[in-house]
Amino acid sequence: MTFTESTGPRTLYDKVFDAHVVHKDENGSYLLYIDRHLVHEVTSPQAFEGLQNADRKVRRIDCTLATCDHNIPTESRKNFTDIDSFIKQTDSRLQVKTLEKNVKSFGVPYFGMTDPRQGIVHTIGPEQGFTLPGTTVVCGDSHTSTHGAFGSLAFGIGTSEVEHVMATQTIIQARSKNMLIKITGKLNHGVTSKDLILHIIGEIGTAGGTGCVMEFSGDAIEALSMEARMSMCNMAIEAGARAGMIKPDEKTFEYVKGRPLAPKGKEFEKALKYWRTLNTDEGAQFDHIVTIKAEDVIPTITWGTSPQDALPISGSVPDPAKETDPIKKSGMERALQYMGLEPNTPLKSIKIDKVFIGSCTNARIEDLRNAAAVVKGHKLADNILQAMVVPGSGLVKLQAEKEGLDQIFLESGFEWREAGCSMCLGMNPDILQPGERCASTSNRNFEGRQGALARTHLMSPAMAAAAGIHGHFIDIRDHEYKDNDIPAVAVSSESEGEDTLEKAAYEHDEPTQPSDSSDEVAEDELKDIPVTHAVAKLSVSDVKKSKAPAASGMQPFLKLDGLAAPLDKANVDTDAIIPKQFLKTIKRTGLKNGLFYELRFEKDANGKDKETDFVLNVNPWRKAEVLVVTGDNFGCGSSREHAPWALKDFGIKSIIAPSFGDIFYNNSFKNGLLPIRIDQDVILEKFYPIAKAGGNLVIDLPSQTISDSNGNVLVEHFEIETFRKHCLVNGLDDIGITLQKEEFISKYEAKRRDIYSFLEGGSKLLRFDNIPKKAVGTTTFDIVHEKW
Ligand SMILES: CC(C)[C@H](C(=O)O)[C@@H](O)C(=O)O
Ligand code: SF4
Repeated sequence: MTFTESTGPRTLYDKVFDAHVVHKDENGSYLLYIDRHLVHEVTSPQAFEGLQNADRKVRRIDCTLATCDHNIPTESRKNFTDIDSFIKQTDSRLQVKTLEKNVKSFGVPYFGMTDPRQGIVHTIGPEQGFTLPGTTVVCGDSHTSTHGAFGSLAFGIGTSEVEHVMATQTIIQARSKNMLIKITGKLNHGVTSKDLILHIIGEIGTAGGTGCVMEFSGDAIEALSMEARMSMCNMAIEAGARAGMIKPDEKTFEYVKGRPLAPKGKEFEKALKYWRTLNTDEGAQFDHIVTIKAEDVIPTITWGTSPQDALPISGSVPDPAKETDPIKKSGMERALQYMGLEPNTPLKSIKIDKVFIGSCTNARIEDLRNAAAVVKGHKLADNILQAMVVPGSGLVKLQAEKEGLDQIFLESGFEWREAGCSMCLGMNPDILQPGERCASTSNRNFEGRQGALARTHLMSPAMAAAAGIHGHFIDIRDHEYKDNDIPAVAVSSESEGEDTLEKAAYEHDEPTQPSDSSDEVAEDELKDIPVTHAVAKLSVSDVKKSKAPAASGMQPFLKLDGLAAPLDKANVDTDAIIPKQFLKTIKRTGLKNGLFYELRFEKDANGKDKETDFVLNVNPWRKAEVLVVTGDNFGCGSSREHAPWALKDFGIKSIIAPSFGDIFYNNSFKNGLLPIRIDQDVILEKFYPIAKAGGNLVIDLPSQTISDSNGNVLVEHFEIETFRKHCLVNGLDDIGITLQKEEFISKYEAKRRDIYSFLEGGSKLLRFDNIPKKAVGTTTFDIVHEKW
């Protein structure tokens, strides 16, 4: 018995999705099995706390792997003795220590600060072979999409879902739409996958992939190295997609082979047979197809405060005077003001202050090789105040040092740092000062992203490195390379010389792989995993019997008669809803003042917070319960559940907008907040005037209607999935509901042990017997190499 709803040709996404269905309920909502769960310190404390309060365990510690990355300083760890003395920022220290306490008490494998394998959560998964083709991978982090480069279905989740996955090893999901991004032809010399993905986002916008899983295909994609593919999928989330995927091929299998957690021997052969079936069938239907000509892409950078503000380096800063759409025009004006740029300025003439080479997008070994090739034999320009290179993981750092890349950077004037998220987000000491302009290889250029009032321009590692050498943006194709003998440098799309040393560093005796597999695996057995396609009918009383309280103390949502506040903005990202400095809490509450912080507050002459005239600071909207947003894509960007927590703390109970970022939309429901999608025309015509006038809106969830306070029905039927409505109306806890399906989960696990035996073992196979107690970094290479 298989769980394929269509008998016809399927996409890569459909295949991976189908292979993980544990159960489908009568409302069409799916329970998917999760193979790999990555955990970091920012989005996990409240999840662990929820488990503890409900006396629950982490169901599959072997499918879970944790590290610390966002909060940690990236200065040398040579004198590291303990976290207490090393992490100076109190709230950062608390988050890391809380994670350490939690992984200990729940038994979760963990790469801490003295472990050379520590690094950015999306770097370590692939590096260890924890990420495998065809798996489902989740993490409380939006850039989980990175792992889709392996043909896995990988997406970011909120903290409530982190708790759900820990408790049940499953997630409740609706099927996404299929979107194909087809790249025809070959990339030009000097054009990297970062240029390509920025170009794509520039074309389709940050809401372009909303509701979709995006598959990238075409010769240009096949020609990319695994690392370059990861950079592309990493930024699928910036295009609004739930996930990005690339079909696994021989390059993928070669990359995976020999990694510490990759299947070995016969299990690898068995896995290979399955992995080779993971491609989109001829004739499979996509809901959307976008075709991009590779030859049209030239090195690309961003000019504004959204990743969609991308332009070829030969272009000029856009002119709002030429924009006719009023929402776009005012967005553009604000972006130019924030970025301190004049319309029509040639991009190449813009001077920069700092360079950041790092982040989960571009801090793998190939990225560092590319950047080192550019800077070799050159010095930083005089106007550069600081340039830092931050490897994605301790192993990337060791590999780079082995190749001498650290020396090349140091000689050119760059700083050579320890692994972490660093200046990508600035939750640690690496931040820009107000007004500073940075050439950055990261993925988000939102207001305040790298520091209050800081200005971020996104680009490839080679372009960022070149900007540092020249002091302003330049076309990498105009840069003069010197002494270019760095191994496997790839400034064009094709790269060789994968990081075999990283693999070697961890080669050890083959661990015992739980396996009962026979040599012969029937091809069709591998295509579809049998699942029990039964429909469970749970009554509300069954669910209420469940021991767990709603993680966030959810109240039932029935009818809301609330004051509406107008917000005339598009692409309001979760960084703007709740900036990074408020993510360091280990609680779900206390975020009221952080809501829209940069918009609600400015500094007075004494450096104290002073309220601006932002709508929520003005009466009567200080008491608003409904937010009426006129622009698309509210809540795009990061997976931080702190966004709905902050809205809830302020008193907002429902948000009406033309469209929402997928993760935010999901997170809202988990917290009893109702996001409602309504056409922009209707919002502008019916809701916005009421909100502007300080009127109330009456939202009736059971009947799915919205009225004004005089009882006039404005919308007779708004859309909401039945399961979500059911949970909201009854104030139900997802985990409790899922645990009622234990029978289906264990049945799936039994089949998985058999058919996908190569996934067993997981992070339990990691060794922790030789972690140095104190220093990590350059000096520990021998320890790593010889003993592990
Ligand atoms: C902290 C985390 C929730 C966040 C994300 O989800 O992306 C962060 O990694 C980011 O890049 O903004
Ligand atoms: S996007 Fe930046 S902050 Fe987020 S996980 Fe990646 S490196 Fe860390």
